[in-house]
Amino acid sequence: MHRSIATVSMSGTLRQKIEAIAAAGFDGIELFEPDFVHFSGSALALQRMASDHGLRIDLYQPFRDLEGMPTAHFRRSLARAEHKFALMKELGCPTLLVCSNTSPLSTGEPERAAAQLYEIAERAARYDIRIGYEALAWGRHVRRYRDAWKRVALANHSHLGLILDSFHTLSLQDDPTDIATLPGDKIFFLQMADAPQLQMDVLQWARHYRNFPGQGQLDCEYFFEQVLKSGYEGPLSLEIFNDQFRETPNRRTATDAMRSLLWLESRVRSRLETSGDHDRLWRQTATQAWLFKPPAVPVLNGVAFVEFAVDTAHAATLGTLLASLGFHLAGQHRSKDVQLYAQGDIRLVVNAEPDSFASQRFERQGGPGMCAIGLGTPLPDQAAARASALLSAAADTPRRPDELHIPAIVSPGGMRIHFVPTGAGTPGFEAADFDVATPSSGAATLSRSPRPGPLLKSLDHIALALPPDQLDSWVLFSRAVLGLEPGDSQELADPYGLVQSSSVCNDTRSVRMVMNVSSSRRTGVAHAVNASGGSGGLHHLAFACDDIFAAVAQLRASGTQFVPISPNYYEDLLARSDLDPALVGKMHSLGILFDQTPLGAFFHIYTPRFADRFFFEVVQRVGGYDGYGALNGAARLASEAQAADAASRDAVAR
Ligand SMILES: O=C(O)c1ccc(O)c(O)c1
Ligand SMILES: [Mg+2]
Repeated sequence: MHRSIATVSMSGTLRQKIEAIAAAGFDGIELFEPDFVHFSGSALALQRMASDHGLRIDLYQPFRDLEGMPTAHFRRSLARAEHKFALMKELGCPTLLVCSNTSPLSTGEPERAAAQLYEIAERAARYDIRIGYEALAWGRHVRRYRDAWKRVALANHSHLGLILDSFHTLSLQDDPTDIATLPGDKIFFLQMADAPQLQMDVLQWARHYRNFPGQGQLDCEYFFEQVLKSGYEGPLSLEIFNDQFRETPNRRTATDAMRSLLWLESRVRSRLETSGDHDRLWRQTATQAWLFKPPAVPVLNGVAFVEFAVDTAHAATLGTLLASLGFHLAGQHRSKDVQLYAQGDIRLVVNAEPDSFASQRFERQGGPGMCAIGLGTPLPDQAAARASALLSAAADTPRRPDELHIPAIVSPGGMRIHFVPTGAGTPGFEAADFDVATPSSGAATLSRSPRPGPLLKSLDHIALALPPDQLDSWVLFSRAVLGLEPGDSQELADPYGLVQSSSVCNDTRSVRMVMNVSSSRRTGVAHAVNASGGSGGLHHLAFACDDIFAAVAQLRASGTQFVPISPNYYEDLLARSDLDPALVGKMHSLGILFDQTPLGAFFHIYTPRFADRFFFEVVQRVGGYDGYGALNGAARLASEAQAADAASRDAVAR
């Protein structure tokens, strides 16, 4: 596949954009006209700069308000076009994008538009340049690809074809199915963009909120599949107008861009393979050879461990907190200052080893935080190979011969993800790396009292606090590299601003992640991001249990603190639900929060923040509840804010 990206999709000067695009392995660019108009060099210099970086200038765009115009206006546009054609020859650019007219002066008769498109194609042909006509979703008369195609077909000129842009079709909820019936060689260029589903003016939506395929909610796969079925063999390009991307360092954007295309190709490739269409396309166009095929999506069977980066002091205080939550010290690393805490299936690694990756993260974050996640999978090397194919850097560390081989990769923001071997006959990572203690051996003395069984059974979810410009990166990374799928997404109110909470999980729900972002600088999420040195980090860890009432009663009895919840919350809960008042009374006395959906119910409770950073949550899922109680986050945030406020008033009064 020839992979391309519009220069409008990235931040930086044109030279910086080209460098970043080339470094990510693209074959070409769409030159966005303002980028050239403001470029300090000549067309020839730009052509050389692009080719020195191994990039072709595939498209010059956009050319506006051409078709359906009164004759005098059209003549002026032709003169403007002649100028652009000469320029494009110097740029070595073969195709001009003409977008559908938005001018109130334009008229809608297809014949007039076709005649004018024919005429510009005739002029372009003298330069051996092709005209691609694109329907803008907010065009005055032409908004859909069928209407654009009608005019292209009527004009019937060898140098006139269609440009398709997934955003314009999918934003209007138009059906892409008929694209498959178009002649593929009359589609001159393909632009792909995804976007979150928003209820807003389509022009604003298009100019500010597009994102890369896999980051939004449009069905880009189906769209691309239809284009390939037409027999299209041209470039696969990204054209993303996004306010966030305009400020994000462009190397990161370019890597995300390439990851998005590779993932899109692989998804559509397997769709074509399963639908049986691939044989026909293979014979016609060898499309299969172009569509990227990474190693298979990893089967994930849970979070094998979460690793904290701490110093010696925090290793002790975190250990005490974990012990108060029912964890026992289950092992000491054979060669490093690293402890393993366990409860049920949960394994928490507390790493205070100097001169290690953990200590670097600790320094960078200026305090304790999460530095790694271990994901269990039967085929760790294959998972790591997929990650590498999809542009994640490997992070393998030197190990002693007796340490287990656990491949690791770098996630957005720098945290590591390890792929931990699981399955019959594979040693657990702890047996290989740790001198393992059992709860009944001496190491269990940390646990305050012997308990019949674990209070907390498994890790329910990992919640991250991310800077706003990392959410899209994380969503794409989770989907493409880890094979997770987007789930529940919510907006919740912090007393100091809004927080947007998105989630991803695997099909068995053994791996769940929540990603919180806030554009306010004063929310708890923003605080966590700042505390992590701006790169994002752990927001909280949630542990699942089978009986939250029993667990919380026991934990409270042994002195564990939880965030207090207002009595008004429980009165409101009684008023808005048909829950048994006795149950609500129990929740009230223990401080347990509640959420429900038609699928099931959710009980949960939060601890205060540890070292002013992350916190823990205890949850119980009932039935098929698949969310995260996000709206109750507001109860926690209000409670924390009021406690802080009260503390500062006390301090003043004293
Ligand atoms: O927003 C625009 O004007 C615009 C221009 C060119 C495109 O290809 C497009 O999709 C949108
Ligand atoms: Mg477009």
